[in-house]
Formats: sequence, structure tokens, C-alpha cells
Amino acid sequence: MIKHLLYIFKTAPDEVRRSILLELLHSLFIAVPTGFLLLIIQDLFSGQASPWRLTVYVMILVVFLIGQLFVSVKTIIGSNTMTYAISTHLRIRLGTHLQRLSMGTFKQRDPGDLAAVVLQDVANFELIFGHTIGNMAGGVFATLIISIFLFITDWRLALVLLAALPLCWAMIQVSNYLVVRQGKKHVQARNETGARFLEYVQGIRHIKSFGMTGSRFSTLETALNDFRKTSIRTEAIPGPFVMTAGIVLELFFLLMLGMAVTFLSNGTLGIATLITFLIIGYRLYEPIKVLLVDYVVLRYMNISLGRVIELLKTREQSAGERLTPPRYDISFDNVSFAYHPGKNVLENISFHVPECSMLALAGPSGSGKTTITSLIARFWDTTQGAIKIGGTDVKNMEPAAVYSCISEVFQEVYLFDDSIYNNIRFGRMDATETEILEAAETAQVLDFAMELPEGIHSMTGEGGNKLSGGQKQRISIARALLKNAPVILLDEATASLDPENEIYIQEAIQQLVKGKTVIVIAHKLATIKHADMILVLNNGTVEERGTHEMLLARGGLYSHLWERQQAADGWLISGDSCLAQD
Ligand SMILES: Nc1ncnc2c1ncn2[C@@H]1O[C@H](COP(=O)(O)OP(=O)(O)OP(=O)(O)O)[C@@H](O)[C@H]1O
Repeated sequence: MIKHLLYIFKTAPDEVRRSILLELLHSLFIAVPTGFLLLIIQDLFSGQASPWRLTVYVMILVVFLIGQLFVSVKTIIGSNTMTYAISTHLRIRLGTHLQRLSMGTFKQRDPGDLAAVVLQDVANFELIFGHTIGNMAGGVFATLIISIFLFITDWRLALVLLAALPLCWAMIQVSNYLVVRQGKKHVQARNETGARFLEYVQGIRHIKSFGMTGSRFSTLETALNDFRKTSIRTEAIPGPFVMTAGIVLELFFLLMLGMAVTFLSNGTLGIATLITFLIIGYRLYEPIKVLLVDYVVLRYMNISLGRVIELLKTREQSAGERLTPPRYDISFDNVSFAYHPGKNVLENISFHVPECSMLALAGPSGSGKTTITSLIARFWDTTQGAIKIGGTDVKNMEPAAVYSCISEVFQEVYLFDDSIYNNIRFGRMDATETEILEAAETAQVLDFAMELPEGIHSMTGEGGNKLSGGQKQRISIARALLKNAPVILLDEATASLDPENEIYIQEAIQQLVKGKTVIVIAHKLATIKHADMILVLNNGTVEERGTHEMLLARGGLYSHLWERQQAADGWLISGDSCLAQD
């Protein structure tokens, strides 16, 4: 925990220093009156009390009480300023850090868990840290000052009071061990609930259409019930330990009293000291009790803080430089790649795509086609070998510099919850209205947009849910046209479309790829017959390469896939299946 605290203290050193100083001052304003109370008692019982001395003591006490009020307000403001400075810093660091992670990291991690770190764990820290850390710093300081007063007054009784501390500490350590263990389960259950909620809301269409409302809701209900149980357990664990520690303190206080009476009877203790210990000795335990509770809460917070720091320490992609390649041919030199160490999904892949030509990637499902395009876009970095755009290794290029060379058109289109116009504009934010409308026209977006109530300014809905698959595709092509990047990565966008939309999109794509270096993932081999080169992948290796005619003549994997697709194109789904049963 100390390591984590030191880590975050470095994020806002000025606020931390100021807050600690205020806490110390606050403790001083609480502890010093205790000392004066002690002097008043001593004076009263030693018979040295004079009215003016008592008046001075009382005035000093009043000044300190007013000062305490003033410092309390400052301390609360100081600890809140520190907490929010740290949490803001953590959030900004998380934001910039997430930008620098490879796309792969996002795909690898559960999105619900990632969101929980950024939102809930930082909020958890925010909620707990400000209240506990100040109390604890103040508590330690107050205990120290009161202990010094008591030791000066009578070291024997002070020692008895303080002897309770190691016992309480041991008990709290056991409680902490259990809290940390249970706390991890609690965080896991909380994330599981978040993930199930996300799944339920995002998949509601499929859940309803497959009649799974009941079964999926019961999964969510189970997660909620688990969360309830772990929450109760997490809250319940420290209770008995903190209470027992409190009882131990009371017992040691009674023990101190017993000893004080003995010392009184054998004449080694004055009545003034006894009364001092009765009043002030009890005050010693107040900050300790607060410390015991806060320490447990702080340990729980530390689990959240640990998750935030762990995410911040995830390896960032090497930054690279803002290089602009001199030309836009693409080459793979002996590239191997593994998503998980030791399990290569691409093995020694080499090819060259000359500028302004088209390479098609074909091969069975899982052979590595998408992985090749992801590596070109630097979503991941190669495990071995180099990928070059115009002779420049993409690893030496800033990810943003790589993306600026590339336009992607995928089957799955994501649109922002904004107007059609703005969704196209995201392709190039400084584009003029004329350029945006031109791109919309070329990609045949205007055809359907003009029939909507607000034309091209109609909203697309979240993820584009107010539009059809073909319409979303056309918007994404318009966006790519506007970006006008020299390299186009196409995951054959027409594979899942109806014939009419397919024609529209084929036409739009023809416009998009003119004069560009194109890499296309082919699902329908008929669409890549005219590619300059076809790379046939199998199990992450290049099995064949050549033009359509060359590969057919070879009679290998490609011609086999081609024949299977030709046969599939002839398939018909019969509409008389019910009749056939009669
Ligand atoms: N994010 C990932 N993490 C781990 N393994 C992955 C990941 N993405 C893909 N793979 C694995 O890598 C291999 C190649 O997958 P890839 O998606 O590149 O194949 P593909 O040829 O594009 O398949 P398809 O035609 O079905 O889209 C597969 O074995 C797949 O299971």
C-alpha cells in the first residue's frame, strides 16, 4: 500500500504537502488544548492555581478552539483539493495512456473491466481517500503528542495505555488480510455485474429474438445476487475485529486504572496525575479508534488503486516519429505474429504490394487475413520481421502517422451518435461542406439521405442503429473517400449485403480505390478476380500466390475454394419445405 500511496503522492506533490501540513496543524490545535487541560488539573490539585493563571489558561484554550475551527475548515478544503487533484491527474493519465495502448490491448481486455477501472475504481479512490488519509495522518500525530504529554506526567501509566497498541495492530492485520482477500472478490463481482448489464443491454435484440429474455436475465440476476452477498461479507468482515480491538483498548484503560489506584495507595502517584490520566488517557484512545477503522477502509481502497496503477503500467506502443512515407507501396519482410506468446498465428509472411496496385487476401476462416490488415494499421506490433509502408518500418512511425496513411472499410461499420453529415466529416475534420457533399454523392449516401426528414443532417442513432447495414456502409465509404488516404484496407464490405445495396457499394468502392494501394480481404472470390495479386493463406502461412487465372490453373487450395464457392452460389433455399412434409 505504501508503494501505491507514494506513487499517487507524486502526481500532485504540492497539494499533498499542503494537505499534510494542514492535517498536522489541525492535530496540533487538538492536542495542545489537551496539554493545557493537563496543566489546569495539575494546578488545581497541587494548590498552585491562581485566578489569573487559570484565566490565562482558559483564554489560551478559547484561542485554540477558535483556531481549531478555522484550521478544520482549511483542512477539509485541503484534503479535498488534494484528493481531486490526484483523481483528476489519474483520469488524465489514464486517458492519455489509453490512447497510447495498442488496439490489441483493448481487444484483449474485457471492455466492462476496463470501464470499471476508469470509472469505478477512480471514483472509489476519490470517495475514500480524502476522508481517511487526513484522519489517519491527524490521528497518528495526535496520538504521538498526547502520548508525549502522558509520558512526561507518568511514564508507567502511559506505558500501560500504549501496551494495548501492538495487540490492536495484530488484530487489524488479520482483519486486513481478510478484507483484501474478500475485497478482490467484491471487485470481481462488481465488474461481473457491470459486464452482465452491458451484455444484456447491448445484446437485447438477439436476446429477445432468440427468446432468451428469461435465461439471460437470470444470469444477470445471479451476478447481482453474488454482488449483494460479497458486498455484505466485505462490509461484515472488519466489524468484529474493530470491535474487539476497541474492547482491548477499554480493558487496558481499566488495567491502567487498577495500577493507578495501587500507585496511589503506595504513595507513588498523586491524585492530580490520576485525574489527568482519567481524562486525557481516554482521549488518547479516540484517534486510535478512528485509525483502526480508517486503516481497514484504506486497505479496501488500495485494491482499486492497485487496479488503476496496474492499468497505467500496461506497456504502451512505442511512440515512433511523425513520419510521412515517400511512397505508398507495402511490404512484409518475414513477419511472424502471436496474440499470445509462443502461439504464432502468422509465420514468416513476406510479400510486396506495389503502389497503386491491389492485393487480395484469400484463405479459410482463421487463416490470418484480418490479422495481416491489423498489423498494417499498427493495431498490433509484429513479433518478428518488419512491415514497411514506402520503405518506412511502421514500428518507427507514430500510430497516428500510420492511421493518416490508411482508410479502412469493414463489414462492421461503427457510426457515432451524430448526424450523417458529421459522421462523414470525421474522415477529415477540416473538409469543406462542398467536399463533404461530394463524398456523400460519390458514395451514394445522398440517394437515401435526401429521403430522410432532415436530409443529410438526420441523426444516425447510437452505433448507426437508425440506418440499414448498406446505408451505414455507404456512409463509411464516404468518410474514407473524404479522408482520401493513399492506402485502403477493405474487409470485403459487400459480403453481407442484398444485391441492390451490393451494386451501390461496389460502385462507391470503385471510386474509393482509384489510384490507391489496396489490400482487400476477400470473402467472395468472384470479387477479386481482377486483383493484381492474390495471396492464399492457410494456418498463418502463405500457401499460394498469383493471379486468379494462375491460381486456378495450379489446382491448389485457391481453386478448391473457388469451386466450393461456385457450387454454393448455385444453392437455393427451397420455399416448399412445409408442403413437402404433407
Ligand atoms: N484478438 C485475438 N486474440 C487472440 N487470438 C486471435 C485474435 N484475433 C484472431 N485470433 C486468432 O488468430 C487466428 C487468425 O485470425 P484472423 O481473424 O486473422 O483470421 P481470418 O482469416 O481473418 O478469419 P475470418 O475469415 O474468419 O475472418 C485465428 O486462429 C484466431 O482465432
